[in-house]
Amino acid sequence: MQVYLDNNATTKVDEKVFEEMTPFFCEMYGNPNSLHSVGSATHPKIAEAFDYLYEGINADDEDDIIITANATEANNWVVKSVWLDRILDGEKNHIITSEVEHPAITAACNYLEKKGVDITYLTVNEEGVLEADAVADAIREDTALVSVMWANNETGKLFPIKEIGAICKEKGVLFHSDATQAIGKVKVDVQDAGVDMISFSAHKFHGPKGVGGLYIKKGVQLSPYMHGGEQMDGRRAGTLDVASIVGMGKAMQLATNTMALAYEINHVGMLRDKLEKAILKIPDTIVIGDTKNRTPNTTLISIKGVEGEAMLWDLNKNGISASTGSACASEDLEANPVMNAFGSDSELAHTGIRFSLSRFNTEEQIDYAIEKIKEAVERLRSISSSYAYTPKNHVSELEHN
Ligand SMILES: Cc1ncc(COP(=O)(O)O)c(CNc2co[nH]c2=O)c1O
Repeated sequence: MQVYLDNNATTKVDEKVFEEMTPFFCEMYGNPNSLHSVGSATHPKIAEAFDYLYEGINADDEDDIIITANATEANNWVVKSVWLDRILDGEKNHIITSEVEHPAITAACNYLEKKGVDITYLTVNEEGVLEADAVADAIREDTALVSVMWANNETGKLFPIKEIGAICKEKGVLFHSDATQAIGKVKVDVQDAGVDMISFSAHKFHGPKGVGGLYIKKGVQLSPYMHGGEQMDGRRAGTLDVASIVGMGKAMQLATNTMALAYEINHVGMLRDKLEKAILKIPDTIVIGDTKNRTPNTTLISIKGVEGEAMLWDLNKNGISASTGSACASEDLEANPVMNAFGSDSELAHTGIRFSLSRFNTEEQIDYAIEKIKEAVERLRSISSSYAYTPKNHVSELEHN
């Protein structure tokens, strides 16, 4: 049985999305910027896609949604154009972010540090969340940008975006949120949250890889990251990938409508909780961060005495796809900032396993995964030189319910 539990890495394209995309490869292949009818024939479905995108994040008609290749491009665009516009050409020299952002933010900020920009990487609390007060305390006269993710990709923890939005508005500081792991899992309402910009990627919500977007609130000035043609009113040059844009729009509509979000919480959330509860019945296991205020599909669990990569290999042999909570840099694992942020000791950092579900997972799949996880833990602990086996913590004696 194939059980895909790595949806925070990428998701399957929904069949309905694929159907919407197919005409734009061999039939309606025109360039939307061409004046002839082959090009203009693409316009109605592009317009519909943008309607879906605006509706999906509750953007105002006056706001902009600019198509990018992915969230990585959108994040780099924000950080580097703020540098160009407000630091090199302005009086600012400070950016605030968190220590648990995706590398698309932290690496871009590290790059700017080398250029002399002062970056504050706020730490998370023991629940794995940034406190809004910490942002308020960090803001200075020369702060050009606050960038804090909406949901963390490893733990699923949701950050206090609305509170941070109010603080940034009051202090007159630009506020960006990387919403890549939030869209399609929780309600993302840019007007309610008071964000100036958000980044997103279609392949995180059952759309195609290679297309994403940057939402820019009306009036926010941000120099283009990609210069060239007049696409996107000159805000992002490059011939539009019509099929992908149409696919992303349809995926947004399918993932963010009221029924879909309710299903995420009631079905996907139930399956995640069932999986998590079953694993926590195994001795010496803990959830990294805490279980409140999370996206409904994600759990990051440390299984003591079981190396994350070895666990993945065991699960993969049984058709189960998951990922570790640690970035594997070379043959010896390096704990990633999320694990470090929880003050996790190196052993904990090496034992994180992330399971991220989707609307396509079934209860039968979760029951199968639970059985295989228990077997893998039993096997790997029995050959572990570091795990002290005792009769009381033998997994096989546990009841599975
Ligand atoms: C919060 C967040 N921001 C940005 C990105 C980058 O998205 P891309 O540009 O479409 O690649 C990711 C991808 N996160 C992951 C990719 O693989 N495992 C992950 O957790 C992410 O989780």
